[in-house]
Amino acid sequence: MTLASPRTKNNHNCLFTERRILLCCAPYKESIGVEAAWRTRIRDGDRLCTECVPRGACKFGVSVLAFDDAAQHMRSTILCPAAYEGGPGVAHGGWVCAALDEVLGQTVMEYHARVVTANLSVDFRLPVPVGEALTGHAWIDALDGRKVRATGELRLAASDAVLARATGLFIIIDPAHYVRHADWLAQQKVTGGTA
Ligand SMILES: CCCCCCCC(=O)SCCNC(=O)CCNC(=O)[C@H](O)C(C)(C)COP(=O)(O)OP(=O)(O)OC[C@H]1O[C@@H](n2cnc3c(N)ncnc32)[C@H](O)[C@@H]1OP(=O)(O)O
Repeated sequence: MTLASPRTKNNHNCLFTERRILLCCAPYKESIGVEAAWRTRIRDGDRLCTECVPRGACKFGVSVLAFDDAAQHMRSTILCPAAYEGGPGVAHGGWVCAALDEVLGQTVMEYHARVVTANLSVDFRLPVPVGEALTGHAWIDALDGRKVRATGELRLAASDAVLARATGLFIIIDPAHYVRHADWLAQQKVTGGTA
């Protein structure tokens, strides 16, 4: 399914409306509580990566997501932890990718039960300061079968300057995805990767 009739309320070319999102989500979301869930959501254990669940917070410093009605996109607050400092006072590029992966991935997962990143392309526009308030912004561009394309930005909260921008392709997975991976890994160890 490809989303049609783009709604150009802002310059982000969001291709969805509230009604369309709810229709698109129907196969993937529980029927109860969908509307409330997609409008404003404080992250919970279900939305954290496996390793982050025990501490109840994202290790990359992405802390809260909400749907911004005026701008028609997802917004998150972010702080680059000192552990991810690369150059003096600025974030390692790997952290920038990870934070954007999280921001885009969380946004897609707001509308589709479970996805993994298949492709992420990042433009590093300006150095990203460590320990300064940042914001993440992301929106879905298109849904095509299991493929969801999204765009996102990392901005300096103080001025809204865009520091990095990413586009991503996310693939909707089924519950057996990780079981298949475990089976594949076990097989690799048996065959030494020759199978
Ligand atoms: C909890 C908070 C999470 C926050 C977000 C964080 C998300 C993550 O970081 S996930 C971790 C990183 N990602 C991964 O580990 C994924 C590893 N890759 C995989 O598991 C598989 O390649 C997977 C699932 C993406 C696709 O495999 P599979 O399910 O067999 O589907 P497959 O048929 O190959 O591809 C489906 C479609 O996507 C397309 N596609 C897949 N990968 C790509 C790619 N890299 N580029 C372009 N197209 C692609 C295929 O061409 C196919 O298109 P079509 O349907 O038109 O033929």
